[in-house]
Amino acid sequence: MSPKPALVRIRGVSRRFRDTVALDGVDLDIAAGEFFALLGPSGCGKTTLLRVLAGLEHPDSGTVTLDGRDLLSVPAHRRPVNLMFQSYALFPHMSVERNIAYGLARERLPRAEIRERVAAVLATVGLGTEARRMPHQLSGGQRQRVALARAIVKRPRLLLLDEPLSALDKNVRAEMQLELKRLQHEAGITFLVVTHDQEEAMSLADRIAVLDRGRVLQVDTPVGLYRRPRGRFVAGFVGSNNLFRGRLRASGGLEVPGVGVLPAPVGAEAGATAGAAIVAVRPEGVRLAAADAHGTVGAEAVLSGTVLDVSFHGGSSRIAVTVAGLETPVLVTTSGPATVTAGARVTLSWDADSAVLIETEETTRKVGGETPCDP
Ligand SMILES: Nc1ncnc2c1ncn2[C@@H]1O[C@H](COP(=O)(O)OP(=O)(O)OP(=O)(O)O)[C@@H](O)[C@H]1O
Repeated sequence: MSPKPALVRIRGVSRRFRDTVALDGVDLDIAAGEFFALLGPSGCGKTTLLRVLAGLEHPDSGTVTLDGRDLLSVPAHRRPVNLMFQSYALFPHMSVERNIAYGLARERLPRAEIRERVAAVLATVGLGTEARRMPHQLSGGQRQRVALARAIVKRPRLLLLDEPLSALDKNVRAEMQLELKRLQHEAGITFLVVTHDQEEAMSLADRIAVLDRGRVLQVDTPVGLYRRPRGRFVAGFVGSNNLFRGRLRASGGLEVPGVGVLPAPVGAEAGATAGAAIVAVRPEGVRLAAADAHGTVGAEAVLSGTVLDVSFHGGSSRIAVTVAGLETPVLVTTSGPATVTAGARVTLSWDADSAVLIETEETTRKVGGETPCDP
């Protein structure tokens, strides 16, 4: 599953709260030194899994080992695991250094060692000159660093971070993402971060597990998840995607009723019986051109439509195009400002290489008739 030997091995972990299945047979391997993210919508079970690892929750079934030893029978306070909560409350009446030293003092470590470790970790998080400040004298980003320092100073084998950056505004957040990666690397601690923000997971993690309704749908690198999403849910949750439903033709292409034949990945031709399938195309894989004066479409055009909306995002623009016969607009990303405005007639095209086969009738059957939400 992972290239390195697993530090944490989770097998068949389930947890139910009355009618709610929070975790449903979760299997995961997390390698030593890895920055691993759990990504999924609200309520998919991310926090419950962290709480199981931290010892704050006991699963109904399943096993968890750390370094090959059973973790579930170890009481929370004896686990080499630290959990940094969503709201990283600091002690308001204690200085930065006392906040950080608190956990070590409770372990009754010698004073000199505490001083040394606190000073080292303050330098690591870049707060050397703020050691004597009180929490209310710090910015949100600095408070976040103190919370991280407090978690790292105890040198856990595994640091669990529950939505660690959610309290920060956008700019500080981007800065702290870089900081978190650097810290993880420097401290050499395995990080398991929980987030519902796919961009954050993609920019932080070495590998990501996508969860939905208590189940792990896919584990992969950020690029792997983006390029080879398995199933509709991951395709729609990790980045934007245009999903086209139709039937694969024996001669190639996806026949979408009322729309026509769209490029499908090479090798995805239907076998003896043409199969229902979903093909995904990323917005950046779609080319857009203005239709000519007569509104006729060019030879390479796959679809023609009308621009519904244009939004500018600095380095790129997002254009939504309504196409007759399709329920949802096709999204197109272009670099820089868009050259078209709402109401313009445009043509869309893409290569078979940009199309990914997400699901066939066969795979739909394999998941036992499960019907993940349409993105
Ligand atoms: N102590 C509890 N009692 C009852 N239901 C619970 C309890 N803890 C969690 N749940 C339910 O279990 C499911 C999973 O919750 P969990 O907090 O793990 O989700 P999450 O993915 O972390 O969500 P969020 O991103 O909103 O924090 C939810 O439906 C939640 O309501």
